[in-house]
Amino acid sequence: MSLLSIRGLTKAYPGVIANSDVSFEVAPGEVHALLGENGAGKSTLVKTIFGLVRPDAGEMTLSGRPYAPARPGDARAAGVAMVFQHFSLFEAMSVAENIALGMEARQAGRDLPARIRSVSAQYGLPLDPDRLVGDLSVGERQRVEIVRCLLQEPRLLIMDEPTSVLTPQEVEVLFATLRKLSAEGVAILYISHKLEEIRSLCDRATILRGGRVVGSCVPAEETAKSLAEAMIGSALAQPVAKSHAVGGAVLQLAGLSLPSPDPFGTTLRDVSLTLCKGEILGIGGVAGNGQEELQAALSGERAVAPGMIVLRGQEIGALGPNRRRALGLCTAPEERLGHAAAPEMTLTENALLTGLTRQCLAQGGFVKWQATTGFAEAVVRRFDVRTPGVDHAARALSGGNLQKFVVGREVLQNPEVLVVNQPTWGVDAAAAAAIRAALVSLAAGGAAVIVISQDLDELMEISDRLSVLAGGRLSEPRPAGSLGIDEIGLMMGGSTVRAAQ
Ligand SMILES: Nc1ncnc2c1ncn2[C@@H]1O[C@H](COP(=O)(O)OP(=O)(O)OP(=O)(O)O)[C@@H](O)[C@H]1O
Repeated sequence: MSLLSIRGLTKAYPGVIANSDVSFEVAPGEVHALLGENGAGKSTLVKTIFGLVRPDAGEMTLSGRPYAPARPGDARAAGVAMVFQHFSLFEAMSVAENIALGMEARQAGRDLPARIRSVSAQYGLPLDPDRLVGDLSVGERQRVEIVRCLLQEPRLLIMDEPTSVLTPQEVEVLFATLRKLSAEGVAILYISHKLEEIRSLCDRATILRGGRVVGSCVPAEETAKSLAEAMIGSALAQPVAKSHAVGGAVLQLAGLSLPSPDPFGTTLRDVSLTLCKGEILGIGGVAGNGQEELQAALSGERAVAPGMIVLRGQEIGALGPNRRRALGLCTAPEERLGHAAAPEMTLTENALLTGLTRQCLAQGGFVKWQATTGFAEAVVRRFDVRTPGVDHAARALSGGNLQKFVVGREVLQNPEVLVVNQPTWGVDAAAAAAIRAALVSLAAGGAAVIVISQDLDELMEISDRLSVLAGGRLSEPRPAGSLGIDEIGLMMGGSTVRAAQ
């Protein structure tokens, strides 16, 4: 008998049908993937299962009983747990305190630290309940979320893109845990755009396109290419070759050091590099090792001491973001909702936020709305952003579609230097290939590009040179072709930086 059965689930938002007559089954112990392009309706579906979204039509059963959670508390009580892409942890509190917060008072109890220890040992997820969350790595924080779920002894565990924040070694540990859970009969509903991982982990996959179920398959019997093609419904574009024509120096960082204002942030330590016209420099590393701080120093959100950042011979360390943009340095930060884009503003207004200067979107103190709308529409067209229109709010876009918008908005401004942080995070295979192709063609046109990413395959594919941030230090960039993925994985854990010193 199936554990979860979904029949005819439908959910519409203004202008979009996010889920249309969706039906599928998940058996106990099955690792079931949800596959689909950005905006295909995966998140809406799992949010419905977790009680965060109320469907317009359709029904669900759990172990044969009608199941219609009105809130996550109902889902949890029925044995459904979910690990989100974004963690909801308080840094200044301990692991045990954080876990207790999400529980009913009667469940928490005094023996909670002991239970955390035992569950984490049982499932191979080492975790000290007394440590402050602020001192944990991103991978360890995810463990807190997973252990929090496991303490509820779920029958169904939902995971939304769990591996995007992990090193290859941490992915292996996570998969071992998930396989153990599945062997014990726990069903896992798994969303990811990483098709090779789905092939190795998942027993079955349901494929969504435009909110509808368009097929199901056994991933191990498919190739990553055939899975991607089933998602998009057509043949995949050929990957692009990277450019090698590298010109003179355009951006120089010299001894860039910057204490973090956040007690749990990372201090940048003596970061130096020379970036040349036409090259893509990939910066790998586990999240929380200085990526956001480096992005803030480069974008101008944080000023740095004189001499630390020089653009085409000009000292720019004290300039703010708009003045740096005017000089040709554009950036797209990692956090798309709230940092790269204002959630409540329309796409047109968001296009204005960073396009104002370089696209000349104002005159005499007045916004040129027609030109601004035209710019937003150009981004939507060129980057295939799926939205009913540019007058829709940024928050109404699916994660991947908003990501395409925030990267496209910078690429179309023809920057001389572009710094992007996690440019294809949560973006489906076809759209990720399109974003990478756009970055490569920008570099081929003479721009210098810095790509900060945790996706090693991506960095290997598009970078001319590669370095790694660990503990706020940047390793010496090396030609991308000279490094193996295992070596970079170890560097991400901090080992190369030490080796390089
Ligand atoms: N709160 C909302 N308001 C309006 N539209 C929404 C809302 N949430 C989702 N949508 C729309 O529903 C559709 C499905 O979105 P959903 O987030 O479920 O897709 P997804 O498959 O999870 O995409 P991604 O891989 O990009 O995360 C999209 O077109 C999206 O714009």
